[in-house]
Amino acid sequence: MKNIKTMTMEWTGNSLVLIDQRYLPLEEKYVECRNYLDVANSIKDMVVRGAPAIGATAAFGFVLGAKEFSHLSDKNLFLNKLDEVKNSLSKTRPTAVNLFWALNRMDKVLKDSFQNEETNDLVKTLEEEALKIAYEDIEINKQIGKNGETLLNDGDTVLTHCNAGALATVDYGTALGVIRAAVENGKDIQVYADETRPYLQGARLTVWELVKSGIKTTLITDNMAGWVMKQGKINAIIVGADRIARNGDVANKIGTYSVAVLAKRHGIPFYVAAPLSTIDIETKDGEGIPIEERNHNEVRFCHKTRLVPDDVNIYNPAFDVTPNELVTAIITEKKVLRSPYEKNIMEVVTL
Ligand SMILES: CSC[C@H]1O[C@H](OP(=O)(O)O)[C@H](O)[C@@H]1O
Repeated sequence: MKNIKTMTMEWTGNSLVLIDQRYLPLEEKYVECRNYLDVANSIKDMVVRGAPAIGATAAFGFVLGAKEFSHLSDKNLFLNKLDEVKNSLSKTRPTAVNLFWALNRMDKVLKDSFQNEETNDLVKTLEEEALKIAYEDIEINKQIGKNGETLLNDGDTVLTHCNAGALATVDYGTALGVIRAAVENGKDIQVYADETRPYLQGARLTVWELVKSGIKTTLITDNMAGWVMKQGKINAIIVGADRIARNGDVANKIGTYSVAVLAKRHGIPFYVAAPLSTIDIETKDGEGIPIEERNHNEVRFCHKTRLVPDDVNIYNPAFDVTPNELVTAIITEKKVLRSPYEKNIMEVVTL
């Protein structure tokens, strides 16, 4: 399978080049990850972010680890080293289940191939698997787009929160993929993008992506979402997800829950677009989803401007959980899921 290059990442065969999303939209800078620790740091520091993008990135990080230790003649030592690699990568961020899904998939390929392949061949097999994960993600996102665009009407205005676009995936996006697919299908769609404090994925990434795609976009601050809904400006809401529990509770960027409550209040459909790899059937409901808390300075400063002194207390949960009763539908690559979610989720994951 040939090396991959998209807006989000490029696999060169010996390194993973990531667009450094911390500097967008003002600067397009890149980080070249030459080993698995570079990859782990890039995920942890949000050089790359977004559940599917994190998963694919971790898969390539696993390959870089395999390359780094492929000189070991003792295959069991090689296996132990790759356990360490998997462990390091899995500690980077706790909420997006795609990270663990991708690492478990790479680990399974390693264990399934271990007895029959020499180390160098194992590295090639793992590289092929990481490339499969990346190429599959793009096709999955396009299928999510096709399934979801049927929910949007010509002339609709859609509100989105955070960034669930090409930059949050290998390419095309999930929530923004639905919007792209509707536009590609000839529908006139415009978008209201929440800025999404504190990391500003909406203002910095979603607006940048949609403007580049020629999609009419209006940036609003998070506290304006309710008012634009009250004014009747919004026909639908579409967001991504980091982890969906077996009962359909959805963990997504902080502020998503508030948007879902407001959507309910105003009778606006609230859609979640996500691949099946974001569904975690091992987690019964939203109570079981680990919520990442990030560095307080992400709140203390707003793009280098200090908002409060160091002695002011700060709370910085990076995600929240939207209960399934506020979710109109979950758009996956297999089908659009509606309540009762547990029954429909268990059916679709076993298809
Ligand atoms: C397509 S998943 C995107 C999902 O990931 C974002 O979180 P983060 O930027 O912290 O990785 C956000 O929750 C998006 O909805």
